Amino acid sequence: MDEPHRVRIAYLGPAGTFTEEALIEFMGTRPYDGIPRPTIEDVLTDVVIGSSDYGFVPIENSIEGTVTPTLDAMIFRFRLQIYAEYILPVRQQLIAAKGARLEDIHSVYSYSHALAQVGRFLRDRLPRAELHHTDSTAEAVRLVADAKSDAIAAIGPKRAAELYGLDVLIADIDDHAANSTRFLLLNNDTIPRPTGDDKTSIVCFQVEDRPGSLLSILAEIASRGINLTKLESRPTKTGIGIYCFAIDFGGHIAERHVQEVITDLNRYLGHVKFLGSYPAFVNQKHHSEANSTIDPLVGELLGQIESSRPTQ
Ligand SMILES: O=C(O)C(=O)C[C@]1(C(=O)O)C=C[C@@H](O)C=C1
Repeated sequence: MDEPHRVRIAYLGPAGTFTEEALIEFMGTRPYDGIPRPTIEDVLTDVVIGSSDYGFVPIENSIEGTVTPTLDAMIFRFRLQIYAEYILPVRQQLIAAKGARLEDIHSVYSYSHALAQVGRFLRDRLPRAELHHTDSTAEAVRLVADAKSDAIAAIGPKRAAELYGLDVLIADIDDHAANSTRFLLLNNDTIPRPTGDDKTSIVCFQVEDRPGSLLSILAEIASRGINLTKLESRPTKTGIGIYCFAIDFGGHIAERHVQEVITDLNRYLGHVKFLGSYPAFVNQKHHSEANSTIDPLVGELLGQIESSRPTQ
């Protein structure tokens, strides 16, 4: 008899990353196969080619801001839908071989976002250490474990120290205690049903650089009483001063006012790329397994947006 299909979720690995920790918490008792991938790009590619059903990646941190490899990949290189979001409190640890001493550490490895979250700690306590970037925190911990040297350390999660047989030399070294990271679960084309407490993410590309264009975008949203939750401008990589705007706001694409705002932004201000409608984090625990593929009305709207996309 055929095995029932277990949902496959690619995540930023290797085992032991904050991303894996967030995924484990997010999935709770729901069964799944977690597939560790070495980079964010690899996670997203896995979803596009169908070797995973979903991808789970970091998108923003409360100290360091947007994880730009994720945002830029979603804006410029992939056509994926956000299916859910999850927020994990993050606690960074200085991790080294058992018995290593702080005064002997001359090199520290970690993911750039993690190094930035402990910048003050590094300046105060390890001012002469060389900093090295890895593709994730757990990759740094694994590298330190393989090196078997007392002179190198990694910054990363406690769970990674345990997994790779290392010690936490100094615990909770984050520059700000309220450190947390937001993660996204992405898939190819399924939009979860509205829950009544949802968010929608879009990217607005300006057709031309007009004075007040950002103001007009905000006015379209505010005039409908929609709550803006995030706004980020990203260079389009086509010339100095040419930006697009990644926008998150309250509401679901199945709701009339959200459809109207997207249609109007697309018609009057520039091309809109739809990134997804999904339950807001607070609602996560009540999120039902039930989902729908795109309902016909929404499908039509997305089709219109798609056909108005400027060719590149
Ligand atoms: O390297 C990891 O452990 C990750 O999961 C990546 C990541 C990030 O991209 O911000 C996730 C959470 C922390 O903010 C630090 C690193």
